Amino acid sequence: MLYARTSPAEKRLLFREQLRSGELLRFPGAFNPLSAKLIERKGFDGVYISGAVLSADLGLPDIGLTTLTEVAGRGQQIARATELPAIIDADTGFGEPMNVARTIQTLEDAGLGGTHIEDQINPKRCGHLDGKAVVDTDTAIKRIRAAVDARRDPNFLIMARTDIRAVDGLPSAIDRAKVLVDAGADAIFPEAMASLEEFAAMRAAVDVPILANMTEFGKSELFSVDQLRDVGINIVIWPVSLLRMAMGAADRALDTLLVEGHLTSRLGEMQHRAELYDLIDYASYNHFDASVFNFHLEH
Ligand SMILES: C[C@](O)(C(=O)O)[C@H](CC(=O)O)C(=O)O
Ligand SMILES: [Mg+2]
Repeated sequence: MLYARTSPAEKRLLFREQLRSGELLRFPGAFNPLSAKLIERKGFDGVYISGAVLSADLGLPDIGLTTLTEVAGRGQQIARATELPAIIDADTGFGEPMNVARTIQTLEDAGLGGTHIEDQINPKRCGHLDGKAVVDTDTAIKRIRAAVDARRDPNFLIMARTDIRAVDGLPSAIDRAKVLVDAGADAIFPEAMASLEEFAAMRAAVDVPILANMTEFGKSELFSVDQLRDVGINIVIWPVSLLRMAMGAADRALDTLLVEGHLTSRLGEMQHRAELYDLIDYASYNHFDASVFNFHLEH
């Protein structure tokens, strides 16, 4: 009922333990608090909160237009809806290293389990588009150092994302990952890797957990959980997948509505009212106040 019973500090501790287990952790992207509940219900290990989804949700492109306040606010709404740890996308950290420091403390306060800071220049863009540019190594290091020094909960996971693969190739990505680990990054998110072999090479180069981004219609092939586990990946995200699925379904439903004038033919594809009420645990609210719940399955 209401929000998660597990405190943010406890979630972070459990997340660290899960990571230490060496298991591949599966983090689908939650596009709202309700979808985070579904991800938890299905038995996934955590939820990812995507910058691309956050901006698309506002009807905006993913080019660094969203503010820290917007991102932290939405992150808090999603994170507190689930017992699972939530990783949030902090783009380039919302400014200079001092802004990065403030970003980390704000995201900690919002109850997130961890975040990633990337080495793109501002304004950033989706990691799977052409024409990206990255900052020099010194600037990238300063962002990660600022992030790590600002953190108050040592279990808040700070991941360094590098976008350099698509710009300068794999050897540069490996070099950059190594220096960012030396700067204190807890994990590496190598963006837009081209093949499983590239993930394997990154695995061999660094000792920290590695995140794989299985976003659709991008530069990476879509590898399965088993394939990623076999090359030693620790976290896999499907950042935008549920939003793409939901929007695809909404698109088709609107077409049906235009043609048929009703949605009767699509009822079977919908989440039933009973399933929704179960997911948001209506029954507990009724337990709290018996006048709340007046829905019966047989109706
Ligand atoms: C992971 C990502 O940063 C995101 O915002 O979800 C995006 C995903 C996407 O645009 O498909 C990315 O830059 O890869
Ligand atoms: Mg992003």
